[in-house]
Amino acid sequence: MASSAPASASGSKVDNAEAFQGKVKLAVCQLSIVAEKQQNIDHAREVIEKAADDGARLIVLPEMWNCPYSNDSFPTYAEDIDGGASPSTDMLSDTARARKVTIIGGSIPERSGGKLYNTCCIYGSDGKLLGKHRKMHLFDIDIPGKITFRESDTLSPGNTFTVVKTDVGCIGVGICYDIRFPELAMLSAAKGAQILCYPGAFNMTTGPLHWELLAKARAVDNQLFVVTCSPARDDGAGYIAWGHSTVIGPFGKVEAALEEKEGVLLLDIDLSEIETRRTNMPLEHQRRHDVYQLVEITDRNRSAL
Ligand SMILES: NC(=O)CCC(=O)C(=O)O
Repeated sequence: MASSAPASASGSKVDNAEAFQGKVKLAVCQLSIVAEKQQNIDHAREVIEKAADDGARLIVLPEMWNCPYSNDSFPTYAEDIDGGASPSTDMLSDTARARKVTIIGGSIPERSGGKLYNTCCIYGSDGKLLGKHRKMHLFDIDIPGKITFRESDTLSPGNTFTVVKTDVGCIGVGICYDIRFPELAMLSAAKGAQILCYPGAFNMTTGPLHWELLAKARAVDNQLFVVTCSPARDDGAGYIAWGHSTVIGPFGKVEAALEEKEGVLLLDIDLSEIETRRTNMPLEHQRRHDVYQLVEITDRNRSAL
């Protein structure tokens, strides 16, 4: 954040003047993950197809859905998405096109330019890649006796915001630990996001206290929908995910939530509620831009810092 450069969030706003405003049937897929990659891909395809058959138009997958969540796995399961060597994202694209659904493709380990990223691909209902979010804030924590994890041992961070216009609304993406940083959510909202999707895999220490709290906070701060999507819990895994995939509305209401087991949340969300809440409580117009500002640092304004 800096206060001297212009507020470039609005400068790079997604043109969402005609963004979809009605009801969207959403499927949040809390998948069980196994060690066999192809089995994860086949299973995800089946779950997506079933959700589409049940009427879902927007389908969300969890963080690292093609591999166990571990620094040992990331390099071996990584795929070259841009290089066209990615069976996991090929499946997402093919299924999005075949079933005419928008897919927020959770995340997989991505190999690119000699580095690894934790990457979410977003596919439109024609199967085209609409955007790619590389986790911006890596999960490096040390809570002695509870949990220590350092994603930065294997992964590199992304540096760009991801807000894409789809035929079911304007969608911003963050991955798991990204949800702890309100700046990402606020800048995504400023760019026009109506739904913030966070594929994530919180743990058994922070999950019970923070997972729903953070999702509610990002929703209420920004008066939009927040979707979190976790892998199902596997008590035998090296890293035990909290589960509890959740959808929060723009007034902080829990629209739907799972517990720890595999399952799919299938629900309608009404994007017109965003406008209602923002009219009732016009936070955006009440911000004190004369006293503070939130600024995206880009190659263009970096030199002004
Ligand atoms: N995969 C992650 O980023 C985990 C984040 C997490 O558990 C947290 O507490 O934050």
